[in-house]
Amino acid sequence: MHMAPASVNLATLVLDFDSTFTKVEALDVLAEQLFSSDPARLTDLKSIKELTDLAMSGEIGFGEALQRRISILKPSRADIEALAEALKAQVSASIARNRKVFEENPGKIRIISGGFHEFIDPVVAEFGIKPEHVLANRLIFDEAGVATGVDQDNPLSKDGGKIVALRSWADLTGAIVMVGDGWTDYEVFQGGAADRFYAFTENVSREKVVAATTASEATQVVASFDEVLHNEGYEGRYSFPRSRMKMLLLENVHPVAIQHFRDEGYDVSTLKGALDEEALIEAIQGVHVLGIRSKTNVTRKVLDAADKLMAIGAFCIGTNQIDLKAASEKGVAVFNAPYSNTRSVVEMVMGLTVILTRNIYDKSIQMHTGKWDKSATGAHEVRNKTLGIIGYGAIGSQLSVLAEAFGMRVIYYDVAEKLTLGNARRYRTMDAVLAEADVLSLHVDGRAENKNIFGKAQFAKMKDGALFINLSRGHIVDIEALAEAVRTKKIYGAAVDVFPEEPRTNDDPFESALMGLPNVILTPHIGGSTEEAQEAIGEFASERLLNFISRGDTTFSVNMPNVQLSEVEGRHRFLHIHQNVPGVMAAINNVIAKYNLNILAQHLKTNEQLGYVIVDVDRGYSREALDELKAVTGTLKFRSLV
Ligand SMILES: NC(=O)C1=CN([C@@H]2O[C@H](COP(=O)(O)OP(=O)(O)OC[C@H]3O[C@@H](n4cnc5c(N)ncnc54)[C@H](O)[C@@H]3O)[C@@H](O)[C@H]2O)C=CC1
Ligand SMILES: O=C(O)C(=O)COP(=O)(O)O
Repeated sequence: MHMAPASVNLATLVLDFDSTFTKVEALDVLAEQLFSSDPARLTDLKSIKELTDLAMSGEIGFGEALQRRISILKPSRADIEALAEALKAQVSASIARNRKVFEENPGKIRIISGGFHEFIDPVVAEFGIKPEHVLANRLIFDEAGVATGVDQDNPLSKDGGKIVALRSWADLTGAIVMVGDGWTDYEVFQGGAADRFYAFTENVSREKVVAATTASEATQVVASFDEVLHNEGYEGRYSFPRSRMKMLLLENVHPVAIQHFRDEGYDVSTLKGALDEEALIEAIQGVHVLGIRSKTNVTRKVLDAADKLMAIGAFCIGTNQIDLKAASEKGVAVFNAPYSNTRSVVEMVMGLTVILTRNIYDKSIQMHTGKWDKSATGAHEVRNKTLGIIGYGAIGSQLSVLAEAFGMRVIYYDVAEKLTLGNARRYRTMDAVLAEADVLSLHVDGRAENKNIFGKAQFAKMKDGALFINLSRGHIVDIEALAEAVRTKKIYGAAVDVFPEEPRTNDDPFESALMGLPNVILTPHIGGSTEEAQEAIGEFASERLLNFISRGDTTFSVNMPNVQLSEVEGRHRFLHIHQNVPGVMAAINNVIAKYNLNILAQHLKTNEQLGYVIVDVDRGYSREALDELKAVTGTLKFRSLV
């Protein structure tokens, strides 16, 4: 069963040009082009901008503002050509990413503008919009090719011109929808020439227009063209308007990630610190994507309360702060950045190893109080000392390489089978490592079973005077036992970066039994906090999340079956996340057969908890098919991408 060709019943979308089709006001750009390098004309530049603003907010007549601006600007034909070229690079983001919709619906998306054909036509032609589907003014040029005025016969050169001009399109069928940022655009609706109006605020939000817009049911404020397409039933590249997808980023996620999300049109809000359970339950309402770091606990209760959540991005390595089982039960995909701060942690461990071995930290504190204590007693080289690594994953194994380069002997213990690098030696038990290590560094992950795996008994098994380093997770180590081991000199020094209880923000206090102990370096969970690492994490994690949302790609997800997917081009894609129970695939295929969907590609991948089905189909299909796919027993999440 195929649907009728989409465009038959669709409304004609009439778009304003300045600050709607493009991000900018063309005449302002022209003024910049002509005057910005000429100090003598800076006042003219200012006047142009003031006139534009006054006209756009409806404070002076449009016709008057237009004529006055042209008589100041006096552009040549070459200036206008250069302007058109500049404007091509300034098309609004949500217009640019929906180029296909323009191509697939010729004649259905048109332009009306108080600007000029001379620069509008070449810009919109790149989207397949023909000059006859552009209503705009025309410039009058003198013999030298300099524009001196505006064609006064054109209704658009006058106040209220858009309403009159619109009526000149005799071929319009169905509803007319006006989309624009300015007062003259609203007037089109107000004057009865359009059935609906969208106040377009992606580039600029004009108070008077927005206020008028919220007053009527046939009008709506939209932050992107995606929203217009979605509301009007056009098939945009994205099935759900991005500007209505909320991303909440906590804990100071790097600005590069925020920028990537904003560039793609998502509604992003940020908070510097972590939130406690109660505050997070409130904040997560309506949120589609949550971004956190190591300090936000995403508990089952939080996940139960999340009404829209599709994905969580841990902008760090560890994911122990997220209830992964609960996330899977809800079909929420979790991502992290497993390698982006690895090197930062390893470099810090190497530095700490040298500092502890030479007692540099305490000597520095003494110097700050005016005490000069030059002595070699108790200071050593790290060369030929034994480094014991517990947890030989990405960080542990990278540390092994750097430590060997420093001349250390490396031994390690890991619960899993690992590739041993360089001359390191794997030991079968943690105790065997403890017995030989001069420096012991913990790099296990934060799984719940690892709570307090390091306590009194483990310190007792270490060599007398050994050094202890923990940059993994706070709950791995019994802090009281470590403090006692330092006090009794069993442990000669320690560096601790992570704590069972950590402050949520920089404004909250810190307390620990380790405070004030000799040769003990305490750091505020900064193992991965370098600018390089944070930027790399921002890039990596945002890309994973964007690929998941826009195409269903689950590469590197920590709880979903990993499926690498291409962009959705010229087809529709169904994404079906379900409980891994018998019969779901058969039920999905029954629906596909019943509605005779033409499958272009299909993937199924499962893990213990989840099944993930991706079906690419031809575009003609019935909406009921979607409803039935959603209703298949065991479905956790279903969405379609177009
Ligand atoms: N201080 C900081 O700022 C940072 C801390 N981290 C922490 O470091 C941890 C390790 O990171 P990666 O090496 O990238 O993780 P990974 O997952 O690659 O390595 C962890 C290794 O520990 C092993 N392991 C787990 N439990 C064990 C146990 N009880 N005994 C022995 N081996 C055990 C695992 O088999 C795995 O090989 C992260 O999970 C995170 O919690 C990571 C980055 C920055
Ligand atoms: O990457 C990790 O797991 C870390 O522990 C770093 O955490 P952070 O992003 O600094 O809160």
